[in-house]
Amino acid sequence: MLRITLAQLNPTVGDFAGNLALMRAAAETAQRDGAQLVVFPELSLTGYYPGDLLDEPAFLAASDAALAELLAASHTTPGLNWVIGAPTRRQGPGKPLSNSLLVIADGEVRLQYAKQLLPTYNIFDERRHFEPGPDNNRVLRIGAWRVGFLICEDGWNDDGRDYAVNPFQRLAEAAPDLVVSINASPSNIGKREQRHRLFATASHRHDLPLLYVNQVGGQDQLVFDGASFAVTPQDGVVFEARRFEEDVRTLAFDGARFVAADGAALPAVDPAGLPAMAFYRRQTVLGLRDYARRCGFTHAVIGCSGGIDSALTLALAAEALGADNVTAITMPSRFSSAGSVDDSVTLCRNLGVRLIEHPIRDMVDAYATGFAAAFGAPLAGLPLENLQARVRGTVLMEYSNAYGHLLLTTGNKSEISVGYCTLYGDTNGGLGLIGDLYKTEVYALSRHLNEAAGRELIPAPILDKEPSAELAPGQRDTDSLPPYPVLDALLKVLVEGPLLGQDERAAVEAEYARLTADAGGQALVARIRSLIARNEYKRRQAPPILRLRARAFGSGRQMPIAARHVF
Ligand SMILES: Nc1ncnc2c1ncn2[C@@H]1O[C@H](COP(=O)(O)OP(=O)(O)OC[C@H]2O[C@@H]([n+]3cccc(C(=O)O)c3)[C@H](O)[C@@H]2O)[C@@H](O)[C@H]1O
Ligand SMILES: Nc1ncnc2c1ncn2[C@@H]1O[C@H](COP(=O)(O)OP(=O)(O)OP(=O)(O)O)[C@@H](O)[C@H]1O
Ligand SMILES: NC(=O)CC[C@H](N)C(=O)O
Repeated sequence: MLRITLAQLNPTVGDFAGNLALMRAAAETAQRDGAQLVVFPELSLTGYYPGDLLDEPAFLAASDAALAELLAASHTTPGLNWVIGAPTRRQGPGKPLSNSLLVIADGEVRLQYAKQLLPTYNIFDERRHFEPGPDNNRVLRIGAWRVGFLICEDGWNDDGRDYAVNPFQRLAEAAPDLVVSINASPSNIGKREQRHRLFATASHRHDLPLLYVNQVGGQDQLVFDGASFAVTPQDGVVFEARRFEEDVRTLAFDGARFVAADGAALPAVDPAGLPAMAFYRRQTVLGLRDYARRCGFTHAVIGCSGGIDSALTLALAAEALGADNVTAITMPSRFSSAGSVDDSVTLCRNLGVRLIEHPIRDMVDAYATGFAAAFGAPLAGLPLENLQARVRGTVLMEYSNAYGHLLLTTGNKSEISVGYCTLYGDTNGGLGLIGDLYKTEVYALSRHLNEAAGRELIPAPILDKEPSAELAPGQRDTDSLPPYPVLDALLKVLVEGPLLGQDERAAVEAEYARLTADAGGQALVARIRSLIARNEYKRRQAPPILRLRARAFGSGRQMPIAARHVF
């Protein structure tokens, strides 16, 4: 039997001491469990992804020092092979670094392998820092077993199509007994199932069992879901580690089957995973928790309008940080409905969150008076509407400055797409929780939270009221935008296109075709396309949002601002 410990850890980028401590603790568990192998995620020493820190000499020196410390630490676990990920230096033309996998035991590097396929698309930019590795030997004998190694993207060219470089195929030709893949695979809706499909098929095609170890945790926009797994050629995915949590688990492999460390059969893996709304909730909660923890925040503040976006943001923040650590501020203006305060009171009572009232009417009036006095014209229309949003944004930032709370912005993907938000107003904030959820999904997730709680967290009047910015008398979102079910169906195709998830693609494309069948629909699409394009400048200045879907705004969609568009 080959005993292998999967160390699904949550490293922090650049925290070498912290990451080493996590790795040492997992290695001790491996040793206690009698494992010959402990497997850590890709770039586990540095955390994924260090970005341009990889260009900084001090960072690389610290990484080298951590690697030396790790080599020394491996003496404390005699006979244990540590499979780690780290940047390593290289000579010759091209980038000076490789994204490497090292197998370390008893103070020695037993194998060093450089990642061949460097993802440089969507949110990935590895070619910016690393040079692809050669197609070299990456099989190591461990006891009676020949183990072959891959690094994350290396496995993704084995989808049955022809590629110039297919490291999985090449590894299969070396006929190891087992493939071990180290990964930093960010999560989005459908990603876990995509990994399962890809690796179960490849395992079957090459008749090779495989162990896939992923990182877990939030890193800026990205959330890694863990969900490390084992696959066999006959049975597909036979084991899955915890999702959205660290998990250090030892499995035993007998050449064909995986069993638990104590020899017991492994529990069955649910192919369906989490329903969409449960997924969004888990991913967002982990993303905020880690973002806050890593940036040194314990508290968050949110402007509470009595609308659905701020309500959902508050509910998710209360879950992630604890209700006592979240403050809501209601800021009624001349145009606010009575419900905006009353519904906010009910919401915050349901959530156990503190609500503070800070009216803005006098401040808005003072600005309007100053404007008229200085510029000789009354402040009216859109500038007055935006002023209210900006006064609110300023009050929220004052509170954040004074009390050290992280300001969470509340924009959703529908309005961020078309620029239905005020720059330096409601776009203020450090992080957006729901910026990758369409408005229709904002409602669905809110209902899901109520159902999951078994009581009303988000009050029915907030779920039922018509969306309104309440910046002008009787204003409704539908004055400026098509109804959200229509807008969202169009946006899913226009923003996400080929990256739309397999599960929803057919339905969304059918709806898109129906909506654009006549001249009116085509004119609407042209208008929406133009709004998306023209509002790139707002998105470029907006706070980062947690990525939930395959194509999220941010580094996953890099568009020029000053461009002419051909539609
Ligand atoms: N290409 C470019 N590069 C850099 N800056 C550019 C720019 N084009 C315009 N700008 C600047 O942007 C300004 C216009 O942007 P901005 O000031 O935001 O204002 P604007 O986009 O004109 O108006 C905000 C819109 O969002 C709606 N809104 C506001 C607040 C909340 C909600 C809601 O329900 O969530 C909706 C509101 O009803 C209105 O339709 C221009 O005055 C100019 O300074
Ligand atoms: N009266 C208010 N008091 C406090 N904050 C407000 C108020 N009105 C707006 N905000 C803040 O500005 C954000 C944008 O709100 P707005 O009502 O304009 O549109 P929205 O996108 O429909 O959001 P929501 O569904 O939360 O109302 C809100 O989510 C909230 O954070
Ligand atoms: N770190 C990587 O190589 C990640 C790329 C890979 N296709 C994934 O998202 O899982």
